This record gives sequence, structure tokens and C-alpha cells, in this order.
Amino acid sequence: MAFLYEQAAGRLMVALDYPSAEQARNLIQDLEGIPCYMKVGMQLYYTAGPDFVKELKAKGYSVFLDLKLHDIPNTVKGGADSLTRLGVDMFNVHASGGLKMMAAAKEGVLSALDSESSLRKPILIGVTQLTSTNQEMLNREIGIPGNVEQSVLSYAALTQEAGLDGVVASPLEVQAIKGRCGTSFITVTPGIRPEGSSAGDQSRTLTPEEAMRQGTDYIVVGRPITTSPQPRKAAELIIEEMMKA
Ligand SMILES: O=c1ccn([C@@H]2O[C@H](COP(=O)(O)O)[C@@H](O)[C@H]2O)c(=O)[nH]1
Repeated sequence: MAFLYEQAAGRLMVALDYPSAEQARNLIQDLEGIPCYMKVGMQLYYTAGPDFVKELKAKGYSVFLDLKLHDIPNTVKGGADSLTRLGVDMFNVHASGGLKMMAAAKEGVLSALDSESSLRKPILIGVTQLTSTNQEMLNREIGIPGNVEQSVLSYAALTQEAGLDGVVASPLEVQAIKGRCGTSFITVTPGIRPEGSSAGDQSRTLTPEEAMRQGTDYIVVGRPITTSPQPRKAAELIIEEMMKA
């Protein structure tokens, strides 16, 4: 049972979307002992920076740095080099940046690993279509024809061609991605909403149990935990649901 619990908890990524390190530390203290992944996004990173990532690593957490790099290839290569040296366990780039940009990110990872033997290789993934994007937005605002799943699949295939390890997508697309790219191609899925919780700005959602049943590797959960009056209980309930799948 303890093994199953640890396995499930290790596939839960808690999104530390806070405006200050202090607020993030309060949640981390509340979740102490739960062996989950911690996800640092732009809000926290822009204020707390690399030192906060180092603090999480010193506490023993696996860290997903969700900065979604998107720039010209040379710049992304430099960014990827820096993030690999920082020691994050996972980071991402936008697949819409294209094949060369994603390949450059991988080159950045490899150049850092070549120059410092103590570094570990981070998992590098591509963002397909944001889980807040719906069909109408995709076609009318973003200007991509076809349905969301087709776009997600074509970005997943491009990400794999660039040599990356997996993608960020909605749990609704996991089976199609695994079917196209293989089961070892990693899926990281935000857009997770336990029964009865508000979707907010998310469009393509499933519950934790449903997402796990789709075969996803990691689920990302922010507000259902961070805005709960009892964050630890919310996280424990999500892990219980994950274990049911
Ligand atoms: O397509 C994407 C990519 C990243 N995210 C991030 O995941 C969390 C989700 O937070 P919730 O509060 O559970 O909605 C957040 O940090 C996003 O930046 C995403 O939602 N969708």
C-alpha cells in the first residue's frame, strides 16, 4: 500500500502558482512528507528565481520548471543550457516554436551535460495546445484549422521528431498521443479537476482518476489544491483517486 501511495504521489505535480516564495513555502510545509513533484511556473520563478528551485532541490523534491521557452533557436539553446545547470528535473518549450527550436533546446541540454559531468539529464518536453484552448479559439483566434486533437497530435509528432522526451497536453489526448508516439513518450497533463471543482480558465479537463485511466504519466494540479481551505486533504484525496485508477 505504501509503495502504491508513493508511486501515485510521485506522479502528482503540484503547481506552486504563488506571487511569493513565502506563500509557496507555506503550502510546501503543509504538504510535508508527500513525495510529489513540485512545479514552478512563471509567476513564482519571476519573483523567487533559481534560488527557490535550489531550495526545493535541497528539500529533496523533483522539480518541473514550467517556463515554456519560446524564442529563436540560439536563445532557447542558451536557456536550456542554463536550466540544465540549475538542476531541474523537467522543463519545457513550446512545440509551436518549431523543429529547429526544439532541437536547439536539446542541444542546450547536451552541451551543459558535456561540460559538467555531475549534472543529471532533465526530462525535456514540448507544450502542444494549452489546456485552456478550446476548438473555437484554435480555429478563430489562433488560426489553426482542424480539431484540437489533430493539432495536439501533429505537435506531439514534431516534438518526438526533434528528439524530446514527451509533451504537455490535456488528459483527453493521452491515448491518441501514446498511440501515435509510443507508450514511453511522456505525457504531462494539466487540466485536472476533481469532481465538483471549478474549471476556471481550463477548457479540456478530466478528473484525477479519469486522467490516470487514460494512461498519463503525470498529472498537474494547481488551484484544486492551492485554493482549498485544506490543501493537504485536497492533495491526499487526489492521490487516493489516482490510486483507484
Ligand atoms: O497547457 C497547459 C500548460 C501548463 N499549464 C499549467 O498547469 C497548471 C494548472 O493549474 P490549475 O490551477 O490546476 O489550472 C498551471 O500552472 C498552468 O500554468 C496548464 O494549465 N495548461
